[in-house]
Amino acid sequence: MLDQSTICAISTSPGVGAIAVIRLSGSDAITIADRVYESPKTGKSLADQAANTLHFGKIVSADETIDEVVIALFRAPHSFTGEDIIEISCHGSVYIQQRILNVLVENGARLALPGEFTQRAFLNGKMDLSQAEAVADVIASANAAAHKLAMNQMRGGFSKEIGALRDQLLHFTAMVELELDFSEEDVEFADRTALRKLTEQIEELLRKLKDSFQLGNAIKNGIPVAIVGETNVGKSTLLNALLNEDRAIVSDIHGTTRDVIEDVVNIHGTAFRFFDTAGIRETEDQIETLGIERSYSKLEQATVVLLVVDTNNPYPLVESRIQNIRERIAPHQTLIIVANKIDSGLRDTIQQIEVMELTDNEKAVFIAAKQKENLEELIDYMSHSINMEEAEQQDIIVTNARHYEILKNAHEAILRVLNGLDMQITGDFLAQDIRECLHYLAEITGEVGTEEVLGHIFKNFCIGK
Ligand SMILES: Nc1nc2c(c(=O)[nH]1)N(C=O)[C@@H](CNc1ccc(C(=O)N[C@@H](CCC(=O)O)C(=O)O)cc1)CN2
Ligand SMILES: Nc1nc2c(ncn2[C@@H]2O[C@H](COP(=O)(O)OP(=O)(O)OP(=O)(O)O)[C@@H](O)[C@H]2O)c(=O)[nH]1
Ligand SMILES: [K+]
Ligand SMILES: [Mg+2]
Repeated sequence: MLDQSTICAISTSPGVGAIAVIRLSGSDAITIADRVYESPKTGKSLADQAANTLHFGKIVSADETIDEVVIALFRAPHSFTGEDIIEISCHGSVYIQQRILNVLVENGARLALPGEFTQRAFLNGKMDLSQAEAVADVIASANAAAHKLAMNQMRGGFSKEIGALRDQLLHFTAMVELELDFSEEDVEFADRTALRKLTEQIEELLRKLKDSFQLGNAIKNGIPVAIVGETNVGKSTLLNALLNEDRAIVSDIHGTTRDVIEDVVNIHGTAFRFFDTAGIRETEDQIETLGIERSYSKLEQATVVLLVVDTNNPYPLVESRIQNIRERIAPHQTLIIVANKIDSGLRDTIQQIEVMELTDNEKAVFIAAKQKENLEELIDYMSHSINMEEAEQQDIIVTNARHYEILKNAHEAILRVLNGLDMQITGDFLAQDIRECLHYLAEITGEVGTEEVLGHIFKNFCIGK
């Protein structure tokens, strides 16, 4: 049920700026504003003003002028939320902002929850759920690629793609129904070639969307890079060197890093999300063991794995470490063997790593993390692990983990349809999986879904948005 109360919040960033904006939205927005607003020149109340107009005036509380302000007036349904909206631009003092907020609440408004303005825009049909989610991404966008993807989604790019998919699925249902109509005349499997072709198209589209998440996530949150290896090989030293900051504790004590340390940095316009992990070794220490389990789980989630090895160790030892990690690398991951401490390393070990046979998704690079030697080459390899140009070419890239999870389900459903076609399953059974698929797409746009999902999405927004 739609909450009818009038909500208010400070929509500019918390703290002091020259000007701050306070928003009021709801059917009483104009009435409540009029209770605290005075126009020194015209004396006109806001209720008598036209939509989309600006008004100079003052905010008063018991005859005291709190501030001189500019007010913007929007009338339903032509506003961001689809409701009446009053925006008060006041001076940026935190004290003034709080006073105005208080006086609005005293006069009948209620403080907005995080994301509540955008949630109302969604509930009032101003945008679908994927667009509302993109509003938060637009606010958070910190680089050109992330900004472009978020803007496209906010303006309905993804919704359009989902709409096209839905049309195809509905076309499928229509074809199956046609088949069912003809079944008595024994032409049941007559047009299965066309049905199969359509299903393959849908499958490909869903697969592309689903697979684009790796790239989308990398653009939005940074390419996930796990730094793994034995204790004392220089993982934390490498993290600090890449971040250009003393982020992690470095020492010559084995097992210094106990838990995952995470940080994002922009290198040459690409965001990387680094995970420094606990060194892998046999240990009796229970806490260290838990840390090592986390190292392995970060390894699994990473797009790039930096396996740091110490070239001071004899080659056979290094080789067995590499082998151990290799077994855990999936085909979509890039493994970079980072041969560290070349300033003091064994010549033989370095040479043997140099001639090691590497697969397509493997690289080796020779560095001295402590001296920051040869980091450029490493950064170069990391950058190439993801094809950013792909972002320019592909129309739609999924950046949202919720959408990704739903697309995985939808893709599985469509694979069942393909399988069903192979097994010559009857049309009504095929249609069941198609309906499931349609249901998933509706979850993305928010046409179906629970309050719980909405609550979860909007609670991560900032207040005032
Ligand atoms: N002052 C202010 N700046 C802002 C916002 C805002 O709410 N207030 N925005 C908040 O996100 C963004 C702009 N987005 C907006 C989206 C729709 C409407 C709006 O009034 N839409 C009406 C009228 C459209 C029209 O006249 O063409 C509508 O959709 O009916 C306003 C802002 C960024 N800047
Ligand atoms: N000579 C030399 N020493 C290095 C280099 N990189 C790191 N070290 C030293 O190696 C030791 C271990 O470094 P750390 O960065 O703590 O190693 P780590 O892999 O994070 O160790 P754990 O957290 O215990 O797993 C420190 O004394 C570093 O100064 C290097 O390139 N050359
Ligand atoms: K250490
Ligand atoms: Mg460490």
